[in-house]
Amino acid sequence: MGTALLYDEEMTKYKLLWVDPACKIEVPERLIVSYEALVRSGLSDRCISIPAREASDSEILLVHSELYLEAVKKTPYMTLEDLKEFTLQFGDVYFHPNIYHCAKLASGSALQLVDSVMTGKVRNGIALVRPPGHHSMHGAANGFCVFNNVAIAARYAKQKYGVKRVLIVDWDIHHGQGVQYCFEDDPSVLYFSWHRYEHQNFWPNLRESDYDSVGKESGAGFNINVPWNNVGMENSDYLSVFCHVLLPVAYEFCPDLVLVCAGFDSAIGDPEGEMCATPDIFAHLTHLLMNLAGGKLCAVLEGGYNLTSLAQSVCQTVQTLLGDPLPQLANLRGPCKSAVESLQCARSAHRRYWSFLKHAADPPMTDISTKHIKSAMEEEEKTEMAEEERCTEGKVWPEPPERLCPPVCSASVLPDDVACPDGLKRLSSSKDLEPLLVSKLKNRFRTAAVDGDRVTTFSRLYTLIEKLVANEIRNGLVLVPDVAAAMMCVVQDLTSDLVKRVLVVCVGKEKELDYVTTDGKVLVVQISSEDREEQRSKYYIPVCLKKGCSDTSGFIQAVLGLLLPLGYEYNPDLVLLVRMPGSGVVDSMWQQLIGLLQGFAKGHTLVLMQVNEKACMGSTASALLGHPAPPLQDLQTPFPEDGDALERLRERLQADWKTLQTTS
Ligand SMILES: CC(O)(O)NCCCCN
Ligand SMILES: [Zn+2]
Repeated sequence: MGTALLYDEEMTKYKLLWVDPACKIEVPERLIVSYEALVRSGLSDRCISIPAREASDSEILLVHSELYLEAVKKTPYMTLEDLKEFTLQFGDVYFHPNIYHCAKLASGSALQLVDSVMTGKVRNGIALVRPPGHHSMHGAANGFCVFNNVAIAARYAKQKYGVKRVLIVDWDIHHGQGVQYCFEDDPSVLYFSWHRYEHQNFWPNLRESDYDSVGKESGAGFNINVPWNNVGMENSDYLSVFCHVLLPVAYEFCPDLVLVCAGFDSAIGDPEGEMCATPDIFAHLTHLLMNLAGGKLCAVLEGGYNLTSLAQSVCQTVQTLLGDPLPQLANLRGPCKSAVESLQCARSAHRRYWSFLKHAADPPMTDISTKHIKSAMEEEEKTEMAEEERCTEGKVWPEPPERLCPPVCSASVLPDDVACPDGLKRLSSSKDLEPLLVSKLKNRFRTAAVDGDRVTTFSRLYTLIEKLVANEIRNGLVLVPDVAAAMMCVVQDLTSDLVKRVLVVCVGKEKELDYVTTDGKVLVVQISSEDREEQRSKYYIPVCLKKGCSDTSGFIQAVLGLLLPLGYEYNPDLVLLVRMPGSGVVDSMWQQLIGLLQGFAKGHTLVLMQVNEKACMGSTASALLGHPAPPLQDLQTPFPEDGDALERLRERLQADWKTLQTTS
């Protein structure tokens, strides 16, 4: 299934008609450069174009009052003076004779997108719209927003498709207070937002934008705010919040639909956000949400005011929605102190509501919410210092790297008598191994002549790895008689001269792990029922699940809170996913793991499985081909000892691995 793209140039046909410094950045060119970038890059042609439509009155009334709608209906007939007058009653927003029409198109586009995804016409999609929506409220326009496009879409999805749980992820740099107010007492809609806050000194300066606004009454726990109290947040900060706050809760919530308030003013260069995260981060943020809700994801444009980073970020998002390989994120160095404080506060505020956050630490000593009563003097200093170093005009960043699709998505190396799963390309041709390699194999296996078919297998394996590294193939599935031996061989002999860093994810028990290196060429993360704490080192990280890999709750917690951060920090060139026989890992969890691991090494994942487990080749192939993993149904509360052990493991490892830091 494809990716929907909604865009209508009619939504570029309104603009600010008077002087208002707060609103001058919201210009038609925002939409034009975004769409043109998609056209120029060839991405728009790869999408399924869905027409915009006007939202009806009843659809708008799902969120807004009749009084407000009737008032906005009058604006097309207003004089310039009337428009100015009408605008005065709202904050940081402007009206125009054509904005009501465009606001209906923006909301209607979001609904068209929901229809396309919910009817299965497409898998996911994006609506490029203006005016944006997430600040508008029941009876008021605000922050360039007239109708709350995403809030209306959430209510619409519930009403028309009986969607039980909607996750709204708001990565715009402003707090979508309109969305928060709409759903704060509603447990069927989980709203997550990060936003520039600076202890309430940043617009819209609301006390209720802080981390302690967790929702009300039956909605308690279903509103997650992560305030950024400093500018300059980077990719590491965003990924830490996804791994340690959003994703654990999102998986536990298990949404039927994901809506994204896709604002790109959180990208580098934006005058509003003043952050330093690069456009390619949105490739990963999108990817990390794509295995939820069976892949049903609707992104709706909110903010984004630097026309260069906006266009690049939109392209990064669309390319991921289309299933293209992800760019490698370089030099992630862990979250900054302020970000750790914020995520620690958010985690501790929510630990009573979410069993996946149950073991979160207490809030930091310096409770950051009281800091907002800053002395005028301090504020004054900050502003002076801020000017020169914060000027975003001077910000430069590299073009996001090309994300080329290898000619072959998934290849397989199988025993001749095993049928190749649909969609996979069987790798049979294999060059003879160099004599040097054969001799290495021989003394590796301490057998005189490494038996024939083993040499064949390893030579095919070697060829596969060469093709992965050369980006001729994206990922591969290998079935071998002895998976432990094959793993050792791949790690020691077949990759040493081909890749710099191999992330080995070992699922299930393994006899000896004597190939662990200390030079960092290999990072092994093993998830099993065995307690291998005494063998732990910087590059060998055993995660022990009391009930083993069949405990999906513990497994996904370890993946989200440990494996993902480690993987991002380690930044491997190849991922070796080894399924030890008898691991007991549940199929949906196995597919989720393969899906999430695609975020590393440009998707170069090599799955090693034992021949006697060929029954799960089908689901493995499906995940390798990029089909969304099935949702993890009814996750139980993780076992306390596992949750606790994971927190302790993170604390012990965070000296070596900064991205594991969740406490300041
Ligand atoms: C959509 C949005 O969140 O980017 N609007 C920002 C309004 C800022 C007003 N000072
Ligand atoms: Zn914004």
